[in-house]
Amino acid sequence: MGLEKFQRYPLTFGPSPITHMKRLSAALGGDVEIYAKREDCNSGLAFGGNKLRKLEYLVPEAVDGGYDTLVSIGGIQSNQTRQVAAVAAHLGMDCVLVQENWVDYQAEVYDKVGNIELSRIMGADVRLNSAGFDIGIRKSWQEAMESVKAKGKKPFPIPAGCSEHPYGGLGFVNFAHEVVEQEKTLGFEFDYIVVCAVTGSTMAGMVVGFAFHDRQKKVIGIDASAKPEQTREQIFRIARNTAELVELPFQLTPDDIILDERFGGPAYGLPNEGTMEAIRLCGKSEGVLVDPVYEGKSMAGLIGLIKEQKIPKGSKVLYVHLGGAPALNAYADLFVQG
Ligand SMILES: Cc1ncc(COP(=O)(O)O)c(CNC2(C(=O)O)CC2)c1O
Repeated sequence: MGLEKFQRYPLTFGPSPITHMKRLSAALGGDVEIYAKREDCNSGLAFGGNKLRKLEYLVPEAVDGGYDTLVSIGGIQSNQTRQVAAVAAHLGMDCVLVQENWVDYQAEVYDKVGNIELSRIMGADVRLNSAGFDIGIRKSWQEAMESVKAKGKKPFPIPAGCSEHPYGGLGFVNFAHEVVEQEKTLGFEFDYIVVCAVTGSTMAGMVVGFAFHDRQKKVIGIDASAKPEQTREQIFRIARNTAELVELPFQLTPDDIILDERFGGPAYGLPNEGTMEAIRLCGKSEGVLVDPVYEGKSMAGLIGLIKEQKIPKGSKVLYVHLGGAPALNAYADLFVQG
């Protein structure tokens, strides 16, 4: 619904799989059945992830408009920038990435391994910048765009998380419709959908997509920015813009954005004790990897909501795994003990 007038450039394998997390469900008491929608396995491009689904709706303009350089931004261990680098390589375009100092985590390897290593291998021009965390439009990114123009090239602007791009929410509108189709095969509907939120367009797109089925309030966002008011505002603004693009037949309200702020601390990119417990439980019970920056926090949120029975007994919940495992290498020190 609503996406017909937008071009999509396939970057994923097609519908991402939904897997049943039986052992994790049992480990949490067996009263809630947990399933996972595997955006971490959604593409053959550099370990995939949620940004590829978003980039499917941004790439047509880059290709049709004769752009030659993708320019994006994120923290040093950004999954966004790694996925942009992969798409640039896939399309035969150049790539400039601004990697800001979003995380105060001390590790000698932090700016050498994981996502930033992969971006370098894929040929991106990786530019470290000392500016701190902020999900908005950044001066450093605008300067990178100007530097590409100064060389007579045509830069295509991709903001943090694709989120401030007008089409940043479309990929996850498509995601919601895909889930609804998969539910027909499963033979049931999920009672809740749990997803990580930072720059906001993933959750925003889902809220709009599920709103076509009157299920927008079934989407529970787990904030991982640790600046939840900025994230909440961005989710709602992107959802309203996206709803207009796809002609949702009614207005969303702030009450439609369900964002749990309790699991994002102590800061963006820094895990808390619950994050670490969630990473280990998910790894040991399912052989599924979640990371300290994003999915470890949404997994902790899922676990917390089940333990508190805010996700009631008897529920079927869809945990959305958006990727992020490559960053684990940068946090290796945290896993040497325990
Ligand atoms: C693995 C993973 N899970 C969830 C999210 C949050 O998605 P949104 O930014 O759309 O809210 C990211 C984002 N990552 C950003 C990045 O720079 O990688 C945009 C922040 C993510 O990478």
